[in-house]
Amino acid sequence: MSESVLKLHDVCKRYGDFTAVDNISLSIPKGSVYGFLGPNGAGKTTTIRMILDIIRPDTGQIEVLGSPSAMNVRHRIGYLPEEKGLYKKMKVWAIIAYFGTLQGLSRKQARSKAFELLERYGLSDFANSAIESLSKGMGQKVQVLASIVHEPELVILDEPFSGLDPVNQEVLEQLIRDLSDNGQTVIFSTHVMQHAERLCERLLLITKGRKVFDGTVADAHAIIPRRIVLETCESVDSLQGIDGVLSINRLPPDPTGRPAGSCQWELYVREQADPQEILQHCFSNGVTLSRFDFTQASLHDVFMHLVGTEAREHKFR
Ligand SMILES: Nc1ncnc2c1ncn2[C@@H]1O[C@H](COP(=O)(O)OP(=O)(O)OP(=O)(O)O)[C@@H](O)[C@H]1O
Repeated sequence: MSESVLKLHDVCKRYGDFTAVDNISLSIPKGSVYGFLGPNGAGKTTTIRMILDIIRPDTGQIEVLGSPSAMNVRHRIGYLPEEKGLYKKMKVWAIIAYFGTLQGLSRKQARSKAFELLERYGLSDFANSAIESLSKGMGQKVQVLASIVHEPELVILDEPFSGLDPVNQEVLEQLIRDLSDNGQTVIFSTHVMQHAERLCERLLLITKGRKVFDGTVADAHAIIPRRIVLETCESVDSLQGIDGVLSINRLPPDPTGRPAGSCQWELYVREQADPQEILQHCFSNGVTLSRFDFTQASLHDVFMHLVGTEAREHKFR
């Protein structure tokens, strides 16, 4: 079992009668890229603020880098808050360096690290520009750099992709990969499943303050039934008997280029089922196929499935 950089145990946060974070436990392995996912108001930012000891949980324990308070280990943590904004009059390089000195770097180290980061992430032409002359997205990139200038072991980025154009989203994805390659642990919150799907080893999915999933991306994909579409002129009755086949439905006719007499069928198979077994069964039983498509559920499908279930649970409680 790998070392854990962050542990939450039964953490709750209430505002009056409203429970913003409801009994969340999790453990984040060192060196991982970990995504906090959830719809608006799910409790992501509240959880992050409790991790950083900006606000206190009502109940439960949090351990960050072995300490009961992030304040004790703040020089080992980098944080990009949800509300972005930097001192407008300062120069780009100077603000990154300033954050570096706040985190314990010498002025010389901070300056050289600031220029190095600006160069690596495509901002060196703006090093001497004032923050107020930058676009919103560029300012955000600068703020990300300011949060990692001191090479923290744990980097926590709250909605780092919001407001960035696709090119800069890619730059930020690369930056997160670079941090991970360097052995740093990264936690980021997002609504955009694709970033999580591409970057994260593990995910936390919360909705209405409650954890509905915590595991690897592969575990997430395995949560919902897999869909197979096949096309054949033969009967598919024998497929009903295969272990793991949940349902078989005939798809409506589609007039484009289908061989005479053939039909398309949609199969849902159990989460862990191997589509190759269905294919093998067809070969062995003389079911000639003119199409066999297996689609892996996207993280978005999983998200909708889990959040939908959670919404129903809440409704019937
Ligand atoms: N200081 C506060 N007082 C009262 N309610 C609060 C406070 N802070 C947060 N909340 C509520 O707690 C819930 C969780 O908010 P939070 O900001 O953690 O969600 P989030 O998952 O980060 O959402 P988003 O993706 O929209 O930023 C929301 O319903 C929010 O209105």
